[in-house]
Amino acid sequence: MSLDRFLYQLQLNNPNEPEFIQGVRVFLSTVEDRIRDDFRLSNAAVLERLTEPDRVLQFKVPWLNDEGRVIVNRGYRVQYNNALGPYSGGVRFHPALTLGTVKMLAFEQVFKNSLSSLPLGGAMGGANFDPKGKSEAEIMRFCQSYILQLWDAVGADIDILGGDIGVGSREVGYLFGMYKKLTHQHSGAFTGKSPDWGGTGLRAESNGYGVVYLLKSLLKRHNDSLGGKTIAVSGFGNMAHGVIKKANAMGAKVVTISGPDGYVYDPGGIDSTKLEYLIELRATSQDLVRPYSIEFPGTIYVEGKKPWEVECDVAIPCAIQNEIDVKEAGMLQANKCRYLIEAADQSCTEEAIQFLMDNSITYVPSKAANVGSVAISALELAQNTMKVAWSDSEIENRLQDIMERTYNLCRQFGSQNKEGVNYLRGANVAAFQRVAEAMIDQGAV
Ligand SMILES: NC(=O)c1ccc[n+]([C@@H]2O[C@H](COP(=O)([O-])OP(=O)(O)OC[C@H]3O[C@@H](n4cnc5c(N)ncnc54)[C@H](O)[C@@H]3O)[C@@H](O)[C@H]2O)c1
Repeated sequence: MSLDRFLYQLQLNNPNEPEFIQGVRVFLSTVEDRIRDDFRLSNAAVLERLTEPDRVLQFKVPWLNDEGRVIVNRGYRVQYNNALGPYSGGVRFHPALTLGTVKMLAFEQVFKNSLSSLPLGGAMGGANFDPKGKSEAEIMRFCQSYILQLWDAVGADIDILGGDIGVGSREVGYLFGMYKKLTHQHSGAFTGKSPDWGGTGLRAESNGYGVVYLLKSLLKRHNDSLGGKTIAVSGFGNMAHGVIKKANAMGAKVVTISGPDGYVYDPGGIDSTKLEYLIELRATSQDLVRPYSIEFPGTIYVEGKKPWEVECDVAIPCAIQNEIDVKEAGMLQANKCRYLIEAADQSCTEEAIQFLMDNSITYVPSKAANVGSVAISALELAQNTMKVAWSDSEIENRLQDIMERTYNLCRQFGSQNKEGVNYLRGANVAAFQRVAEAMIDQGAV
């Protein structure tokens, strides 16, 4: 069957899931030539099995608000593929979350985990719950209700849950607390925990560190470095925080952050004092970036826009899927951007990716850039199993090694003779091969 026909059929089988179809289409277009004439793959129906999750859980999440009213949200967990190891992936609380987005994120997670060379399968979960403006007690009751519906389907050897948008160490604590009460086990079923009871010292910012380490490896191959680079970042959450902190440490200057309300341009750069303020801003749970520009005179707040219209050498989207379309990719090009590293999953639309590649802007997909978050989760799990605690520097050294290895894999599989390196193709082919071989080895299951 041709790829177009396969995708047409996939769309019919999964109506109203455009993000999922987009993720599969981008992925398959880069591995198509590997698959086309491979009898082993077609005989084992690898493609058909890879585009159908192992299991989709959808459930109601009723919880009591502070006024005593019951509110009902919709929860999900998509256990996508466990050929390489137990399912593993984040939990997202966001009002616009749909099953199609969760499936896309779980599909991406399978290959991200594969690319890390670690023994982990892929999953993703979450709920259409909006943490914005909720009290501490409401957040706790919501987390407890979410895990009450899911606890018997997850576990350290089954499915490991971590953070994502709207889910940081506070939420992981509440989810884990109820899980522990129900199972009587203090096990590594969750990552992103507080370092005081099983988490790593680097906590959430390490995801962003991994992104910057990969950028460092990339620049080194271009005989370049982060020193003196101007970086545009979106979001102001955990991922953005880690990216800004590590980019600053390596001599770069980050000049933007953003939220759903707009973006802030800070020509002087977001230094360590301002970075501390970002933590305060997040703690307000208002999800607004504007107060930053009031706190720091000389910065500019631009309402309702994204930060891709400022001059920069590197763009690192750290917020949400599809935040860069072809028009915004064009603005980045006009503003001299040379590298785009996706920290948020599926940050770019298909057209934007093509535009970047056609215009010699080096594009690195989130699948590769985000391997750091997988690595940190795996290191946390290893610590929990071995009942040890590694120092921050030990963890960071391991993270650096993993990112360098990931970069080399993408380069190896993405090299195209005179045309340079296609990192999208490199990441997808390297990740696909490992998953496909494991699936064939394990038979028709
Ligand atoms: N935390 C992790 O473990 C992890 C791991 C891998 C990938 N990621 C990815 O990184 C990205 C950011 O995650 P995070 O952990 O920083 O989450 P977070 O909740 O800490 O921050 C999310 C950020 O996105 C912004 N945002 C949300 N909706 C938006 C919208 N509609 N428009 C503009 N901005 C919006 C918020 O303002 C916030 O700054 C996500 O795409 C996530 O999938 C996170």
